[in-house]
Amino acid sequence: MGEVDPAFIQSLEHQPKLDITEAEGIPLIDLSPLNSSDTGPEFSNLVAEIGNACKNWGFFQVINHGVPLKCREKIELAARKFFALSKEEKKKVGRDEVNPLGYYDTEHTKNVRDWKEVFDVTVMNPTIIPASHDPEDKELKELINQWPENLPELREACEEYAAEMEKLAYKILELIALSLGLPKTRLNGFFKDNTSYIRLNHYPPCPSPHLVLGVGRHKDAGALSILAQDEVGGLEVKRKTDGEWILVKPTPNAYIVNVGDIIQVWSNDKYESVEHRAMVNSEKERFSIPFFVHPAHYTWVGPLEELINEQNPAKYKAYNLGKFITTRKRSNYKKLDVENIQICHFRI
Ligand SMILES: O=C(O)CCC(=O)C(=O)O
Ligand SMILES: [Fe+2]
Repeated sequence: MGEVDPAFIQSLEHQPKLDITEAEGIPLIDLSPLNSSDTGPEFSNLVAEIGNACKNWGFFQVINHGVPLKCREKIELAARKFFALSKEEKKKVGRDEVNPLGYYDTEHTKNVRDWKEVFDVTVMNPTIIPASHDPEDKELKELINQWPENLPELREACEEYAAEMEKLAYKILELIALSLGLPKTRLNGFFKDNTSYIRLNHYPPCPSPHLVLGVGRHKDAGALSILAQDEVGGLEVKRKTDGEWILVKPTPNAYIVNVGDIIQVWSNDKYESVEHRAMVNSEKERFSIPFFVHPAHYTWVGPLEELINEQNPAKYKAYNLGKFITTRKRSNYKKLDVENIQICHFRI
């Protein structure tokens, strides 16, 4: 990626400001109370902190999360090695219309091309999803991960990382359930046949960082996202109070967690999925690794029964997750003229 192709250029109102002003950041939450009893005051404070962060920001960072640093370093190193391979090698594990997993560098967010290349790996192998976006078509298909022949450590690193991310995801889902006044394990069952995946993101340096974005503004479609960003930084979160873009400063060995669209719907809008984007810069390449926590494809996503009543009626009709995701994925291969499917299309 040298010259900036017009396909990457953001419209004026969405171009990033590179002179960032210091601002209050997203909450930093210490998860160490999880190692002691869940009846003490420290534990209830933690639940309250999680609830406030979800309500006020939709984003927070966690420390003392229990994920071994070695495991993170291993996948970060493997990701660097993978993206350093030749385009030809990477394209051997490239995704296509049949298999959406693996490598690609042509993602469009909101119809503008992202300045990045990615590698997607699902946790379950195979992962089951609908064969098409057509609601009448009941056929399913199996997604199989693709692995580069000459980099065996990538597979090992991803599989170990996925296992650690799943453990962390359950801890956070349990805290979120408690913060909504639900039983601790209320959400766990949705993830038995999960469609969760790891994405390795590589943002090469860009000659015109003020015109493009590594990832354009978007909300994550899953339940939760758990992100490891490197020391370069570039993630920006849209602050709920005033709509300003706030840079999330890298904190060593912390994970950035955000509520996705599914938790917004489950919570009937109590916790909103917040827009975010990633900037690039002219000198340094940047790597990030999101883990997208997604329920089983057959899940009907609607407001949780316990959270709705006459005073607070359901704000969404339930939608089928598999069909939602396959409809959305369609637009990632090419620039479509239609607006991407969104949870607001299911609003009552
Ligand atoms: O790289 C980042 O900081 C954000 C990535 C992201 O938001 C995504 O891949 O959905
Ligand atoms: Fe995202």
